[in-house]
Amino acid sequence: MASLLELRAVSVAFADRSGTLTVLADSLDLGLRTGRLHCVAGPLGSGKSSVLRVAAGLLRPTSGTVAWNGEDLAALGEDAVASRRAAHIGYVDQEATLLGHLSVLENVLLPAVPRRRGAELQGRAHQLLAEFGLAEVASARPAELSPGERRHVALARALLLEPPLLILDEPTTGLDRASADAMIAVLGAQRADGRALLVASADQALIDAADVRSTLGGGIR
Ligand SMILES: Nc1ncnc2c1ncn2[C@@H]1O[C@H](COP(=O)(O)OP(=O)(O)OP(=O)(O)O)[C@@H](O)[C@H]1O
Repeated sequence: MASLLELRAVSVAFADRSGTLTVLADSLDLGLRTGRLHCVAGPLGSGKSSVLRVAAGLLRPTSGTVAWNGEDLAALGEDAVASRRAAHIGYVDQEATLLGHLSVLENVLLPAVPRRRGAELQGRAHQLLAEFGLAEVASARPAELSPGERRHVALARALLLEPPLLILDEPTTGLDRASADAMIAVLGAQRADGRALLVASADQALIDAADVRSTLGGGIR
């Protein structure tokens, strides 16, 4: 069976205003199967977010290939990548941005809107909020929640359409240790449920919880 996600010889480089090239990832290989947690580690500014954006099909690599279920993204048009991403990937960016004028429940239901499946997915949204201990705040606005609760809401939103692959950028950043550990436990439960997870993190506890690590600038261990 093909990997859910495969990066082969992926390099990511950006040119600054003077034209000087900064290479963030150099010939990175990564294969991710169901029930595995892979952590992209590395110091501040080492390119973790960029690698995750490449894996999520949001940024084209400078060289190398990215495949989902064995399908090379370079062979697909932008619309095809977007529709496959919607079915295949739950992505949470580093800010775990929520829409402040919507309730917690409405934020979780956002992926249902373009598919007109809001009514059908209400039950799943409530179930995810209950699973994360957030049933009581379903009607609250995001600003009323703690940073840890907001991150769990963003994760619930990413899980709404039951994607096989989660891509999470620094899911414990900005959380106190107890909230960060709660998030790591939730990610472990997702892995045990058979989901594949790709995370970027500088949090040693999350790095230690991973099955495989790619350290930018330092190879794979
Ligand atoms: N679109 C872009 N154009 C030019 N340079 C960029 C672009 N995106 C990122 N960079 C550069 O790449 C560097 C690494 O960015 P990236 O966010 O991928 O690293 P990171 O390891 O996730 O950082 P952090 O730990 O701070 O979140 C940035 O400091 C920036 O200089």
